[in-house]
Amino acid sequence: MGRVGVLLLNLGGPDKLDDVGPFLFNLFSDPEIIRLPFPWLQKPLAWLISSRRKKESQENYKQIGGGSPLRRITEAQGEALKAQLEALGEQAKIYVGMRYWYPYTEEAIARIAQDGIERLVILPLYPQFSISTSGSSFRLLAKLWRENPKLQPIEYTVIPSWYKKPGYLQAMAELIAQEIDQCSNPDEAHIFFSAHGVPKSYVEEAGDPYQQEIEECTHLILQTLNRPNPYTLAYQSRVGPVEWLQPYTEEAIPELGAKGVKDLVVVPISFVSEHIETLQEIDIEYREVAEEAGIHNFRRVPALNTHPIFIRALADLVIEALKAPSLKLSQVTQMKKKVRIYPPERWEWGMTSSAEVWNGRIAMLGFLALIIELITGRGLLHMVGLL
Ligand SMILES: C=CC1=C(C)c2cc3[nH]c(cc4nc(cc5[nH]c(cc1n2)c(C)c5CCC(=O)O)C(CCC(=O)O)=C4C)c(C)c3C=C
Ligand SMILES: [Fe+2]
Repeated sequence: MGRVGVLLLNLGGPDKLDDVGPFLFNLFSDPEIIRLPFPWLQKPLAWLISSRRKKESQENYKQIGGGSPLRRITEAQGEALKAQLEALGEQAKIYVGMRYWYPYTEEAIARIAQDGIERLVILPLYPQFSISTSGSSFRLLAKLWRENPKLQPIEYTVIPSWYKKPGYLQAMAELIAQEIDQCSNPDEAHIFFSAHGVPKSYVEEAGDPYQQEIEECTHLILQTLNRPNPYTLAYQSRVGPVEWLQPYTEEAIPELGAKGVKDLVVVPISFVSEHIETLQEIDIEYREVAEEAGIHNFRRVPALNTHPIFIRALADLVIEALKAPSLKLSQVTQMKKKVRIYPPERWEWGMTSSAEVWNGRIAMLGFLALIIELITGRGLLHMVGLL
């Protein structure tokens, strides 16, 4: 077998406070994160949102030591994976490709080409697929492949999602069991799965399989755990005014408090490393929400990071992918997205999503006309000679 590489895909995070603004700009510039009907609006809007959000976001990063630990943890996962593959008789070079910060996916791909990698396994560090995470990275990779003839000889295969992998489920169950066993009544502790949210329209209009994969993943973890505890699944980290997947974590916790729950074991489920949303949002913000709701025993299950059973599961995924027929980027997009047209192109009367989209488009055109008038001092009607 030729030279083997594994590309670990992840989101990336600001290494220091000064990185927060440009990191947010990169994130909001992604059409898979903010879905707009007009591509030319993407960058101005990304600039506007990132500038407005920067301060609050910096405050959050300050509370976790001034930057995201994501790069350090992902690199440690890569080293552990390399050692585990070696122990199983597979020599591979590991590359980390982040979507919105260093080391960028583009840098990783340049090194893969330079190193003469012949067989590549593309492994997103998101257990479940979402258009906004793995989907966005796959779309970028497909573009890099189209644009760079040097990449054509590389025989690659993609692992779209892997939340069913027994080693992953076992490692999650083990970490949950450790936390519930520290409660005074272990069988009564309430297990609270908190998944990263996405806008509802991703699932209902764009056909994102994320919600279905999260729900199935939760059931598989509970099956593996095999305990009688009550549980809840809720969604965290909502951004912006539109509706996201429900129930929202910040509303579900007080409801459980009102029902008399005293021991809450929170399980972050969409991500395998500690990051701002575990260390700040859950550990600080949701802990406070729980405290106010009378839940005094609030425990958070640690992220998998370099848990040995989890790393072994990743190594098994890589070895299996090398043996199986290859899966191409274009096949994954087709496989994962139910075919739905979003935004709907045909006008429909009434309170429909089509009407919402078209109203939004008209409002944006009005907004553009206002900006032109502010810059030039002349309105559109003056310009076309009607006034
Ligand atoms: C605005 C839309 C967003 C969608 C959709 C979204 C989906 C999504 N994100 C993750 C994982 C992470 N997101 C992280 C940060 C982050 N994400 C958004 C927005 C959306 N995410 C913002 C604005 C931010 C920055 C947070 C802030 O400080 O304001 C991170 C953190 C990286 C780090 O710095 O540690 C992760 C991880 C998933 C899994 C997901 C959908 C499934
Ligand atoms: Fe996010």
